[in-house]
Amino acid sequence: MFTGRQPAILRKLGLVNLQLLPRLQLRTYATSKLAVPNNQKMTEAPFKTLFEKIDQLGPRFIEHLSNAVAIPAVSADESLRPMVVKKAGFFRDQLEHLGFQDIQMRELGVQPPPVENPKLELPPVVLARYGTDPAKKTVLLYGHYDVQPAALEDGWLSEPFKLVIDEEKQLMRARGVTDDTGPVQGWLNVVDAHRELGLELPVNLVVCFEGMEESGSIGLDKLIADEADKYFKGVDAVCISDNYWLGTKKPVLTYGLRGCNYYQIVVEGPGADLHSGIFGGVVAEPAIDLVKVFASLVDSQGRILIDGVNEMVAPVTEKEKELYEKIDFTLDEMNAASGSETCLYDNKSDILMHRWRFPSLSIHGLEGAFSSQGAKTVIPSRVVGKFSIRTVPDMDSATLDKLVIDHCNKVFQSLGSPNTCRTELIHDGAYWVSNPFNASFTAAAKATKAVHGVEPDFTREGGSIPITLTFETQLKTDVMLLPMGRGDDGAHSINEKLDLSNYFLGMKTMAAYLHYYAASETK
Ligand SMILES: C[C@H](N)C(=O)N[C@@H](Cc1c[nH]cn1)C(=O)O
Ligand SMILES: [Zn+2]
Ligand SMILES: [Zn+2]
Repeated sequence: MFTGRQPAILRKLGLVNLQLLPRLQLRTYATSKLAVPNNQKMTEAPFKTLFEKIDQLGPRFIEHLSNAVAIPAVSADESLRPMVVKKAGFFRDQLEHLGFQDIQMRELGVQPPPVENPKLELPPVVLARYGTDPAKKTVLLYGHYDVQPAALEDGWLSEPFKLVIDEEKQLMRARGVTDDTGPVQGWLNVVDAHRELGLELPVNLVVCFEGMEESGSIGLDKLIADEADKYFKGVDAVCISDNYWLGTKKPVLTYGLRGCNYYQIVVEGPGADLHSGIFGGVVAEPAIDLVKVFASLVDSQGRILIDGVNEMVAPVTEKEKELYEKIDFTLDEMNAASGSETCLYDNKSDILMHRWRFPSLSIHGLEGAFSSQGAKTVIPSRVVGKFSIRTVPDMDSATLDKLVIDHCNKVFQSLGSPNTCRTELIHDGAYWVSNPFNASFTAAAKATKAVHGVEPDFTREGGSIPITLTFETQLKTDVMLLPMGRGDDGAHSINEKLDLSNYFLGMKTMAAYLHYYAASETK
């Protein structure tokens, strides 16, 4: 599994046709721009050799990613929970092989409701350390090994849980390649490259890989609080690679995330699904009630219609407006990423503000309703509507829950339906905004410049990583987001991809970040 043999591996895996390999081997990404770390503390300049080693180990790194994404670790699908656990084991085995110490598979107990199987165990959090040298700084690497659901029939060009390399576009396609299996594998590869060179890591590492991020990071808050002064004691900085560049060309570092409160509305009525020819017009239909409640939440311009929600949002300041002007991004990039011209705004500032600093409400799905092809004439007896609100400063999560639930109850009551309706929170995760001028961001900016030859943009992210604020507050450390993939990677969508250049340049940036951070004047 860990062999460094080359053409045969990729051929055996059926990953590429034979022409790709020479290209992969020959192509060293931006090596001409490699810089020697500009810091007196550095006694040698390992970057050139390190980066060459990362390129040289390319086939092995692709093989590992291929093996990782082949495990359908969908945390939202209860029936796939054994696969999530299997993927935790896959990473544990690699950590062991790479010489990590104190590896622990931390169990988090039974998943709380709402859940179909009341005995469903949460997947383990994988903890491990690499080095305990008190003279070195310690960086905690967080990532998640679970993924979003994916099915070929949703429109994927290939099986979602099989890594395919598109040679023409020089990219890898599979569920999880960019979110977040690729970056997690990338961190391990960075350690691997150091070991292959006999090069000492410049920092101690602590890894924390979870398997419930896509389902609200259930159980992780408590583990972090419990371990702040134990397993995580002495952590100087937390680095998370679980988001994306804003566009497709310019690397970014990210200092903000929106939060996410995820709700379900359960509407129940008839004792069983019914024939609409016999019962249509005679019984109250749960799906009709549900779409009416859904329709009351948000309008087609994306405005949230729940009283009191928009009033909680921090006002935009003049100083803040200037920030958006400086960011490298266009409406065309937005349209390219969405594969459409459906953007609600025509200028960069509005797009960025609505992505980063205003809340949004999305309707995700409707469980229990007929959803296959054909024209089944059924009246579903129970439907569950799923929606979420992306939260921003200064929204209060508990206040939001009350506003949402009261609103849904009020609208449902106004329908005069004999059905029942209840709205409940499934999970929530906090928003996070930080100061991007600390030692960790500075080190990552230098690493970006060294690898990509450009200064990164400093961005916020519209998505959520629920545990970010918890790390910051519980460990009292700086958190920095160092994305690997691009804005058009299709995370959570069909045909999720990671460009080969982003995988390799991403690993080099991660490696350089560790060296620059180690050499910085903190501690
Ligand atoms: C940004 C990150 N890669 C991600 O995709 N996060 C998820 C987290 C989440 C919250 N509720 C459910 N999943 C996201 O932003 O949707
Ligand atoms: Zn993610
Ligand atoms: Zn995700």
